[in-house]
Amino acid sequence: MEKTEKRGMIDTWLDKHRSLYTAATRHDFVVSIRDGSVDLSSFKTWLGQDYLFVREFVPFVANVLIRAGKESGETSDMEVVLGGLASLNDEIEWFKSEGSKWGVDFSTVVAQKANQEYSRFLEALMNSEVEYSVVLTAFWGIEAVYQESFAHCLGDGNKTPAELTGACNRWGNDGFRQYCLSVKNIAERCLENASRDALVEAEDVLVRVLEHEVAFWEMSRG
Ligand SMILES: Cc1ncc(CN)c(N)n1
Repeated sequence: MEKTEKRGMIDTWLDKHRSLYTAATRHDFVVSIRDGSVDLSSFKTWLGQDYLFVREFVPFVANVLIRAGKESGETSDMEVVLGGLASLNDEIEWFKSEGSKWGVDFSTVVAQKANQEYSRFLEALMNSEVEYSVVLTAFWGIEAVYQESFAHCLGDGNKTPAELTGACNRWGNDGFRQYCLSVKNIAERCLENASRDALVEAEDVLVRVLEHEVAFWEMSRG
């Protein structure tokens, strides 16, 4: 018998905010990578800005890891988050080698407004008063937007330039998709036991993640 995926709060919220989710995962910048029309100076802007973003994302994920150790009911949750943190280590190395390849000197890149605002949002989520289920919902959203966006660039009929397939594979590969599913399952499990207030906050935080992601693509496109 075919396995049916249990629908939880996140799927309900994605249905409710479908147009925003589509804006975040099918942004013109992403579509331009897929159809090969991408402006390479935009790609370089994205590369420099995302390198800075990832450096801010590491402490956020480290905070999730600490909370997974203390607040998750299942021991495997911590391993999922640890896997994410380990892949961020590879990601930083990958950014550095891409920076040399594209002639982007990260030491001179300054975080633009959309990037600064996204970092401030991450920082606010690290406050211990923010419920764990809310933090996990944000964490899933941040990772899932990249997974869906870059997987789209690798889908059937793509004309993604060969020199950009490395970036697309980084987030569009099946391992990263599985990891996102694991994070989603953890978030859904926590949301099942969350208070009404926490559910309201988690939905709001998910919407804000999607808005920040759209603004990030917009900034990259210039
Ligand atoms: C803006 C942004 N969002 C998400 C990811 C995926 N970690 C990222 N690298 N950059």
